[in-house]
Amino acid sequence: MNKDSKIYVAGHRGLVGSAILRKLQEEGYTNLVCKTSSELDLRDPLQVDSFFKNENIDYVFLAAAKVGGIVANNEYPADFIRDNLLIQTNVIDSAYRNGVEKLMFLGSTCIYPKMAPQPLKEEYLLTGELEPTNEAYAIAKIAGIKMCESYNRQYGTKYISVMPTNLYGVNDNFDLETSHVLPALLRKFHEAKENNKPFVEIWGTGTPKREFLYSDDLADACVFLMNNYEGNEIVNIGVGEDLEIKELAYKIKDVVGYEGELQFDTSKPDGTPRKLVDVTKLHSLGWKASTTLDEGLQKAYEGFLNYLETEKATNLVR
Ligand SMILES: NC(=O)C1=CN([C@@H]2O[C@H](COP(=O)(O)OP(=O)(O)OC[C@H]3O[C@@H](n4cnc5c(N)ncnc54)[C@H](OP(=O)(O)O)[C@@H]3O)[C@@H](O)[C@H]2O)C=CC1
Ligand SMILES: C[C@H]1O[C@H](OP(=O)(O)OP(=O)(O)OC[C@H]2O[C@@H](n3cnc4c(=O)[nH]c(N)nc43)[C@H](O)[C@@H]2O)[C@@H](O)[C@@H](O)C1=O
Repeated sequence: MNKDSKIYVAGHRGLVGSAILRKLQEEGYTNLVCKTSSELDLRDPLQVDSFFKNENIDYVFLAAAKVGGIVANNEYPADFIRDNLLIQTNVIDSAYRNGVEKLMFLGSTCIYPKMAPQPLKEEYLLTGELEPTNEAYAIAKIAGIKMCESYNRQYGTKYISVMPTNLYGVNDNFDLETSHVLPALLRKFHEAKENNKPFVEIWGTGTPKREFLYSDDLADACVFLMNNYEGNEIVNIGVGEDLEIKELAYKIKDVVGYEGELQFDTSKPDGTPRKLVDVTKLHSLGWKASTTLDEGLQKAYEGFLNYLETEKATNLVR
């Protein structure tokens, strides 16, 4: 990318898109295009096509998607498969038909089989059955990967697909019904402390293992790969270390300064037992994460406190 290339960050108000936007601005990219979902509904092919026709975009970071935690995915599979297939199909196809030079598709590690060997190597894609709680979302993501690969083969495009591990950071979704575990626990422990609640409810058994990458590190990796990677194969983005949900909960309890107990609600799903990514390929391309989980948790908690202030000031609920 040149500093004046026209770059469209799809999903720029979300966790990932906002981090990519900050990174691009920090690095001096000046020609950035952003649209909210109410200005441009990416599920609508006509709106998407006229946007690409009018804008002459050079590069696309496709970070707009229907995203949610384990329970939201499990309860609304139709919304997850429909919205994601529509958004990515419209954007990828319009990008091709309107001469976009390069596009990055954001997938997720839920594309790997539930019981795949650990750590998850890129080559494990399509080698076994998916985790049922997010199968619909994962199938849409796999379709996105295959669409990029197919356009590259047939039309000679340069579309790359990256598979981030579980993410967290500023601008996360803190809605307890739809969020991922880390922002949910920041909110639950904070509210329990404020209200002197004797315990905090943790979904599932607490034994599944997850890996967490700070969103600014992810954005740094995305900009790096956009500039330095051209292969047709997917690339994992992660830190290469994981921990049990129970251990994560104790860390967050400490960060927040909550003194009560943990209670496990085993009526809620555990999901995949483990999702540790193999980052050998990413490291060999020359990129490594730099924020430790302890540092990231402090920053994410500050981000949550700022979010609460904004929520209070504007009465805005994400
Ligand atoms: N969060 C995570 O842990 C992980 C995320 N990812 C991937 O990263 C990408 C971004 O996720 P994340 O930032 O967490 O998600 P968020 O929910 O934080 O943000 C999603 C963004 O997508 C936009 N969007 C949703 N629907 C539409 C639509 N119909 N038209 C236009 N824009 C739309 C929203 O725009 P607006 O705000 O304007 O409504 C929003 O800003 C996704 O592809 C996700 O699969 C991958 C691995 C883990
Ligand atoms: C990124 C990834 O995110 C999703 O997969 P997931 O990793 O299973 O998502 P999660 O963050 O919601 O949960 C992780 C673990 O944590 C436990 N857990 C405890 N207490 C809370 C809690 O309060 N909220 C949530 N959400 N989970 C909790 C929860 O029971 C589970 O064992 C995919 O659907 C898909 O979207 C995807 O790609």
